[in-house]
Parts: sequence; structure tokens; C-alpha cells
Amino acid sequence: MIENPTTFNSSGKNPHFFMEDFPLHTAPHTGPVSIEISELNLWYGSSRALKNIHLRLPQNCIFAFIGPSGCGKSTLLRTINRMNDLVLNCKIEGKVKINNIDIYNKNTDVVELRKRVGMVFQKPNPFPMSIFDNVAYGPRIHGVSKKEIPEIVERALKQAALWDEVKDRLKTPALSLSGGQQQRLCIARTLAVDPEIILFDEPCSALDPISTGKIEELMIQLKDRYTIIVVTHNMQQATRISDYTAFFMSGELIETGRTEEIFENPKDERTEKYITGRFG
Ligand SMILES: Nc1ncnc2c1ncn2[C@@H]1O[C@H](COP(=O)(O)OP(=O)(O)OP(=O)(O)O)[C@@H](O)[C@H]1O
Repeated sequence: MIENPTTFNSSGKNPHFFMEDFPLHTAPHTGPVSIEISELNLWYGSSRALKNIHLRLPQNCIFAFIGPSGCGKSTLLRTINRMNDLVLNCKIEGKVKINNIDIYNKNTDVVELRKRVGMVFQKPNPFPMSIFDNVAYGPRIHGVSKKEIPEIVERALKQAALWDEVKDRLKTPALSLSGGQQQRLCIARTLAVDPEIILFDEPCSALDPISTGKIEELMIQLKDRYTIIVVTHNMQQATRISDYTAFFMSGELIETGRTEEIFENPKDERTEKYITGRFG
């Protein structure tokens, strides 16, 4: 059952709850909410990068974050696995709840959080070690027994649609793979620790159209098991793969809803201008 969205509206300021905009019976995913962001503000030093963000993201769907460069998409993405903790002078107020637990709670084990919330970056970043060791890295540091590792590596590489291409050369360096294969390897590395949520920060921006197609297909398959958030500058990509889209500008969430609604019938003039290429 989805909680009454107004329970989060303590600031009284135009919050955005996509669930509120669409009758639940018309939403493709009416299951439990996975991530609830409320009254979230973030500063880098004195510069405010996120302004009173309210957003709910349901489980097992792909949610796209779009908006002009510098609007705060990656910053918001990084609040979901507390990557901004690593940034000096970064101050965060508000709540980010995953399965109803505030991850900014002082008892949060950040290592465990990052296991549950995996991240794939813009540029593929395999470790300078073998294909096998890249995927085995996470399970090993989380204490998985040696005999279970090969099975986990095989499962993750299969899930990342890379197994057939690498099964005969698992001991070769990961850096010998093509860019698209390296990105699928990074996805396999993320999947190997069995996350619930995967954050993708412009995962295809360094890839050619064929590799991009493979990653997009993979993301669509993965949403059956994982909740996916993707930051993208590619409007076609957002329409091809995402179920929901949120549009940001200058640190503010301008509009959110089902992807087809945002692209075919945006409510805010700024969203319309952006998606039609009239600014950004
Ligand atoms: N580590 C940091 N220290 C200081 N300011 C930062 C830091 N990271 C981001 N910012 C600033 O915060 C704002 C939001 O940046 P962010 O990278 O989240 O935007 P974005 O929408 O993801 O941009 P892009 O699409 O260009 O990647 C920008 O003004 C940026 O300069």
C-alpha cells in the first residue's frame, strides 16, 4: 500500500510526488516504494546544489533523471549511496529513505549501504586485474567463501550479458576488453554483491551505438530484479528505457511522472523547452 503522499509535505512547498499525479491503477508499477526522498537540500560549501527535493521511486522500474548540465542530477544520484560523504564541505539536510530506513541515520553502515546500492559510472572503470578478479572483488571483500566465488562470477557475468564473450578468457586483464565490454564488466561487478538498487550515471556516454544498445537492453532486463536510476543527457535513451522521468533545473525538481507523459504532455513550460531542445 502506498502511503499518503501528503505525509511528506511538511514544508508546504510544491513537492513532487509522481504517484500523486497518476491514479495508482494506471501506473505500471504499483508495488512498494523503494526510495523516498524528502525535503532534501545539499550544499557544496556555500553553493546550494539541491533545493527541497521530494521524490518517491518505486521498486523494479527504471527512473531517469534528466536536465541541463549542472542542474544536480549526479549530485542527487550520489545522495542515494552517500557518495557525497566523500566530498569535503558537502552539507546535506533532509531524508533519503530506502525501504523506510533513513540512510543518513547515524547508525547506517555505509559499506553495507553501498553493497545494497551499486553504482555504474560514466566511464567504464574496471580494476587493473583479471576479468574474474574484477567480478570476484566485491564478494571477496564481503567475506564470501572461496568455493562460492566461481559460481557468483559466472552468474553476474551471465546477468550482465558478458559471459559468452569472456568465458574462455576469465584470467585475461579486464583492460583488454572493449569499452562496451568493460562497461558490462562493471555492471557484473556491481551485480556480484547482490544489490537492490543500481545507480547509473550516464552509463553510455562513452560508448558507441551498438554497445549503448546492449547496455540499454541489459538495463531493461535488470529491472525485473533491481530498482534502477539512470542519469542521462540522451532524451531518446530516457524514452527508450525508462518508466518514470524526473526533470531538474538549477537544483530543483521541476516535474516528474511517467516517461511518456513527461515527453508527450509535459505540464511545465521549462520541461517542454528542455525536451524539445529549446534550451540546455
Ligand atoms: N564535488 C563538488 N564540489 C563542488 N561543487 C560541485 C561538486 N560536484 C558538483 N558540484 C556543483 O554542483 C552543481 C550540480 O552538479 P552535478 O554534477 O550534480 O550536475 P549534473 O546535473 O549531474 O551535471 P552534468 O549533466 O554536467 O553531469 C554544479 O553547479 C556543480 O558545479
